[in-house]
Amino acid sequence: AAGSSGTRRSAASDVAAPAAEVKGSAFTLDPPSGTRDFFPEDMRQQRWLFDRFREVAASYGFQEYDAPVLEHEELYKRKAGEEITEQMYNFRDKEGAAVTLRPEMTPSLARMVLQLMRAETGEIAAQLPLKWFAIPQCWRFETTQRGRRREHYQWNMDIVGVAGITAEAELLSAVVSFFESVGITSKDVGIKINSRKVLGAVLNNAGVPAERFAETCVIIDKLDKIGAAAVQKELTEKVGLSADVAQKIVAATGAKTLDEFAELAGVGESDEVKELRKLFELAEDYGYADWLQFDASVVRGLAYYTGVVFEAFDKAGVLRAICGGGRYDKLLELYGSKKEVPCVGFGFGDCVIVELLRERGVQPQLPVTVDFVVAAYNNDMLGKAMSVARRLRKAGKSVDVYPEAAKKVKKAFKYADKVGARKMAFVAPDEWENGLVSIKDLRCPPETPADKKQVNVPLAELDKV
Ligand SMILES: CC(=O)Nc1cnc2ccccc2c1
Repeated sequence: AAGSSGTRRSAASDVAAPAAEVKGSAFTLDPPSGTRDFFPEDMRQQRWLFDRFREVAASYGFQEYDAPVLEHEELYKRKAGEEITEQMYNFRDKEGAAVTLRPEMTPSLARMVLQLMRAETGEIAAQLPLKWFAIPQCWRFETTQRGRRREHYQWNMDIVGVAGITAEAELLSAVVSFFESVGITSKDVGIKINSRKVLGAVLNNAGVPAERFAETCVIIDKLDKIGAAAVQKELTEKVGLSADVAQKIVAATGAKTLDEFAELAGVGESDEVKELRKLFELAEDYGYADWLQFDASVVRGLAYYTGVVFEAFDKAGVLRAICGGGRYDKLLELYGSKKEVPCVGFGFGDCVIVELLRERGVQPQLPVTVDFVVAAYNNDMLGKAMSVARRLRKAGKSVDVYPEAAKKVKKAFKYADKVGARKMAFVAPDEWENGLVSIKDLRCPPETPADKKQVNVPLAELDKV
């Protein structure tokens, strides 16, 4: 049974369909710039992807939460020059409140965890650790000439209240479990690991004051996009570093091994280096070490990361980062917590992964299916057909009632094929007289003998078909 794609391109194909103009209408049929409609065919793909996210979250003992797509703009005021806070889809509401469509989910999570703390008179230890996940739609206001999307759905997994590296090990394992569950292997994807703590030692040794640390990381994160010279320029102009220090920092991000990076950082076997080694050891035991590689250039673009950071990339080098995350031990204090609450999390967008699945040819075939089409032979039987549908649904079957008398049987079979019915139930006057419904199996192999293909079933046995 074909999907409903027909000639319409699904949103996922991202090929701009010609803007359909309705004659004399004031509006276009297209959704607002940078946003997507999910037609049933697209929604089946999205539902399949989210079911995979939920399956992994459940297998790691995570609980689902949610928060409003609308948040106070204040929640994201971090002044570290992050793209994500500079492109907020923000506005004043009718009461003049400064609000925004959320650009990410972590601040909402932090706000909710702090509510739990306040309810517990500043204490929360009782409920820690928390393992929460969500699949929020997040928004940005992109200048349209870049033609980029303004919304995406992002699977978030966070562990709150675990200071040790086991939290990172657990989340990385969940990322790997997800990839394996959709047919992606460590040949297709790798996960780059670094620690902002080790980078912090490099910056500290280079004389960068701690309060310039976040914005330095945000600038270094742009290396791939704008190149070393531009990053060095921004480090000198925006952070006020000397050209020499800026050059040293960029050079350090080119370290090929943890040992080399530690040496550049002049930190030797520091605690943070030991912690990173421990992570690689746990990954061995956990069975996904082959997915990981140390990479000193990974800092991620969010200001609030304070420790291990990581991002998954496609080894073919075609796509942008597939997902990313890290430790953010200071965010809850930033929002008013009386003490440090250690957190680790990742975000996994719904765009790049779909491109990867398509490229690797592992996108699932998700046909339209229904157990039964129930058709009335003539108008007198329409009501009976509905009573048959009710019995079948009570027996747990999915039923699509053919919307008119099936005078031309061929048309009813065409409909059944379109909706992917496994069986057709005909409600006809003669059979009905004898308390029978005729059931035709539409999926049996062609060599099946006719009397097996079509059987007359007593009403009372409909729940067994
Ligand atoms: C590939 C893609 O659409 N990325 C995307 C789309 N919308 C966003 C919205 C907010 C934050 C990040 C976003 C990222």
